[in-house]
Amino acid sequence: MPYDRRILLVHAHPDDESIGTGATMARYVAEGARVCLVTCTLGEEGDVVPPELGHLAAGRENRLGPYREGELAVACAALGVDDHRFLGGAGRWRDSGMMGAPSNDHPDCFFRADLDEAAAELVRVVREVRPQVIVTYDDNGYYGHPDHIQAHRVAWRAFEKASDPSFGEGEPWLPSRFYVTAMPLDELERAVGTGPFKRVGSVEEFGFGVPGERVTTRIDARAHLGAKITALRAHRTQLSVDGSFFALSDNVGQPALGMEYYTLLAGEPGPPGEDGRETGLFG
Ligand SMILES: CC(=O)N[C@H]1[C@@H](O[C@@H]2[C@H](O)[C@H](O)[C@@H](O)[C@H](O)[C@H]2O)O[C@H](CO)[C@@H](O)[C@@H]1O
Ligand SMILES: [Zn+2]
Repeated sequence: MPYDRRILLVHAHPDDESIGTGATMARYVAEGARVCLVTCTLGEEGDVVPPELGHLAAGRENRLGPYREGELAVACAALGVDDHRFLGGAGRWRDSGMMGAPSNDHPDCFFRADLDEAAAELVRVVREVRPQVIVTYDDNGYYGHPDHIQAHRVAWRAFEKASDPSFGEGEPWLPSRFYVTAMPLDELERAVGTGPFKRVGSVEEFGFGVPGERVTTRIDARAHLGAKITALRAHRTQLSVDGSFFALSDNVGQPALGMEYYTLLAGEPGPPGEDGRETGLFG
């Protein structure tokens, strides 16, 4: 069945899709859109939260990547997403680790990927799926992780080049909108000092968030928060869930929200909702 509305999301590691866009993805699947997820690495360098799985870590058995591939499949099922690919095929580019880690020097790490080589792999997906909308992180990678920064660079390059017949293979396609994920600081402020995990004392301690005026789009996917939380639970090597809060291996509590926020970087915005922000990714 041809899909009228098609969206492509580009994420760095297994877990990012659920953390940043899980409710949005579940909503658009439920509304009959085609939702395609591209994940750029297998997350091989991640911490491992459950002690009984610690043996999987990079510095021990180095089997975390395939294990997280399985977690991602369960998370996608919870969101209703049945179109998932790893950029260039599973394991093509390796998790780079946090900024400054020795793993940033691994020859196969995503942060060292050749930009046009990686973008050509993504253009191949863009020209197959023909999405009106592409979603990824901002140029800071949302919180400064090298793989997130590289995902932005590769996705933006693919957005620029997918309509260029002299670049890559396949029939050119021009996506109409490019969004980056965003968290308004005023929304995040509400989570300061709350929840069942380690509590931050100020919004700056979260290490992400942007001024509200930079946020153009609010997606109300509260009806799909349950699916998002189920998807988050699938990523148990990376995070813990308690009620509507989750925590990564640093145990800092973050709210799992049904409202998800974006900034439109390219394309025409749709009509504003009650808060002055557009209410949909397709206009
Ligand atoms: C959400 C996200 O992008 N997670 C990444 C991140 O994980 C962090 C990393 O292990 C860090 O050392 C911890 O302190 C922090 O709590 C983790 O969230 O980086 C990993 C390595 O690149 C990556 O696998 C994980 O998906
Ligand atoms: Zn990530």
